[in-house]
Amino acid sequence: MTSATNGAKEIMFATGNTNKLREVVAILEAGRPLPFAVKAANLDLPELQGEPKEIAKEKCRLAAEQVGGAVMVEDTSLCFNAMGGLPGPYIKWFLQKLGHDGLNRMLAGFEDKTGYAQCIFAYSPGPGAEPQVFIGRTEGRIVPARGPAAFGWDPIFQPDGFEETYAELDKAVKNTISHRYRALDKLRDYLLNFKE
Ligand SMILES: O=c1[nH]c(=O)c2ncn([C@@H]3O[C@H](COP(=O)(O)OP(=O)(O)OP(=O)(O)O)[C@@H](O)[C@H]3O)c2[nH]1
Ligand SMILES: [Mg+2]
Repeated sequence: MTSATNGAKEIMFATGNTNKLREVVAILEAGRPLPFAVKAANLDLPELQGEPKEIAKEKCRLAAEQVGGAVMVEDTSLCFNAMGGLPGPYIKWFLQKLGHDGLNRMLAGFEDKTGYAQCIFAYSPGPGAEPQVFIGRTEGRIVPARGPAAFGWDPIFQPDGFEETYAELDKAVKNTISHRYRALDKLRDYLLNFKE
């Protein structure tokens, strides 16, 4: 076998999140092309608990079983430094229950408003294989919401080096500095260099 996909010509990106999918497609189209077609698999994957790397790996194992072939997934965390990295992988529920304002209020008692967005891609060539993980992080801080509320917590995350929040930034700019870009670019390197 000479390919990272065990001979397969396509990789399924399994996610239930259309905003993620849109960004992944844009990031892949803007950079070095992959020798595989990446196709979407709209799966409702469980929200697992634990350490982010283990969550991404387990999510990938489950997705590989469902898809029956080469698959990639990603799990995203938003981490507050004042809270030891929480909400982390549980940000989905915190955002759903508290909203942007509530997330800011969680930090009201802390001077430190810094945090980071983290994306972990996990890739498996097929069911039964050990997934490989690729981690991307963007440092920044949590701010009162600014910009369109089109994607999750984008309006309250201001990346270091920018005056704008993720939501205010041009998409093309977000996609060159984001946690997702950094992780996906590592996966792309792996897939382009893979030799068995
Ligand atoms: O403002 C944002 N900018 C981003 O770049 C971003 N990436 C993810 N998210 C949100 O953070 C939670 C992660 O949870 P998550 O990784 O389990 O995602 P999900 O359940 O939506 O999809 P998936 O697990 O089917 O792939 C979910 O609420 C996502 O909507 C983002 N919000
Ligand atoms: Mg999820």
